[in-house]
Amino acid sequence: MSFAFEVRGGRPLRGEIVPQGAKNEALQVISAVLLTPEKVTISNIPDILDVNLLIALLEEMGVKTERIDRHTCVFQAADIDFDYLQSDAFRSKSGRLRGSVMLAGPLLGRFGNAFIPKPGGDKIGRRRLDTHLTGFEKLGARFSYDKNSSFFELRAGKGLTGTYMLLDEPSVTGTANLIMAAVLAKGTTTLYNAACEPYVQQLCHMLNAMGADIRGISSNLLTINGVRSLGGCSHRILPDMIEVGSFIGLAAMTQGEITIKNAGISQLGMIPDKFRMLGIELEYRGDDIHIPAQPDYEIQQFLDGSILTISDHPWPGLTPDLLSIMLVVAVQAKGSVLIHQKMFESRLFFVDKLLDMGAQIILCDPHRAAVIGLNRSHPLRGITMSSPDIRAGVALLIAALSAEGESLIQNIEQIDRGYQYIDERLRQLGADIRRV
Ligand SMILES: CC(=O)N[C@H]1[C@@H](OP(=O)(O)OP(=O)(O)OC[C@H]2O[C@@H](n3ccc(=O)[nH]c3=O)[C@H](O)[C@@H]2O)O[C@H](CO)[C@@H](O)[C@@H]1O
Ligand SMILES: C=C(OP(=O)(O)O)C(=O)O
Repeated sequence: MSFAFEVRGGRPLRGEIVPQGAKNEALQVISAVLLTPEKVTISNIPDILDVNLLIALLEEMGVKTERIDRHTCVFQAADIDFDYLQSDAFRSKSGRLRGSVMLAGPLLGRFGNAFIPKPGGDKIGRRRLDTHLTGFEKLGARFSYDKNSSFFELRAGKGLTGTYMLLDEPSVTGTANLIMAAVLAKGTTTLYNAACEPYVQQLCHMLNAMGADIRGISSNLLTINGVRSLGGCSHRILPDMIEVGSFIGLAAMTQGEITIKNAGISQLGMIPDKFRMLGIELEYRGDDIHIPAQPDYEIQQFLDGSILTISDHPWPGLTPDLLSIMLVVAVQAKGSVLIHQKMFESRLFFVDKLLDMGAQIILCDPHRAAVIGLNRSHPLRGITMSSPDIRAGVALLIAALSAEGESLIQNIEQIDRGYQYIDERLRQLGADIRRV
């Protein structure tokens, strides 16, 4: 098992790269296989730690899986072992990823009973489950929490019944969980203030292909008419928009020239425009994005001449998962930008490492960092650092690849959670990176 990346930076990266299937969509649609005893085939599954852990959890709870190839799998959830769902093994494995929380909605919807151990995922601030649990309650479930085992148990009693729900926030995994619980409920569920990321849209399309009746897909008002049962289907996962954004940042920061193949441009929302506001040129070639070599790039200002702010917002706003990448790209730009991470409280602390590398950043508070671009006046210096979370990890990796000298990035399990064979793929672009 490897724990660190050794990187010698300063080489412009060049060539073509294909984004993996989307991690956050994979976690939703793979959980949804629990809704039917029939076979569900899912393709373009990313071969990453979080997704492989979720598949292992399903197998251990009794779901039959057949790998057709590295990225395609047939799932069949004919029988579920409910004893396993209360075991230490389930608790400890679930605790390694955030996505495991989405096993609850389909189990509750189909079997009337579910268990949620404290989920894992990035340690980037408080990550509450209120939207999930309050929503399940509104559908008629009761929950109890056992402090000793840290398990929530959910019971549907006489089954779930559709209702109107105004979610307290458009939680991505919360919306997915409630949709999966509601598709088999009696009557109609209306979800207002629902999340509508492409991940959620894809889940809804897959469920409709299985026989569900979900309307309003891609909006924040979903109407779900419950059906008696769902059948099998085939589903293909979209390209990972966070990988696409990461590769745009990688090209700009290393002054490279990269073509991102089959980027799924129509599903990227405002991501490309936000990179353009940082001064990065992007060319669309069919569904590919070409980032030409740029010796420098200049951050735009707002129309009134004031300093640009880039902040996150629920979809169709900018995803919070790309702010760390945008922050690192701004380090070598001409001009200044305020990065405002509204959703998470502890996601910007990694800027300390960028400061050690020679960046000019002021961390105003846990949510806001002002980046004063170096405009290539000097390169960053390679250092030893640890990856605090998945996106900060990749942001630091991009910084290291652009830096002068050698960097050691520790705790790369964080990066492996969400980026498939990243060292191998970066080497194909000319990077000097080794797992040690
Ligand atoms: C497995 C998975 O899919 N993970 C994604 C999912 O996590 P996850 O579904 O856990 O995130 P949520 O959408 O529930 O919310 C994330 C955080 O943002 C806060 N919040 C949310 C909505 C809002 O309008 N205002 C607000 O402040 C929440 O209180 C919470 O602290 O969505 C996040 C937000 O896009 C992404 O970063 C994660 O990559
Ligand atoms: C925060 C993320 O992941 P998770 O929700 O799985 O921790 C992410 O993908 O950026």
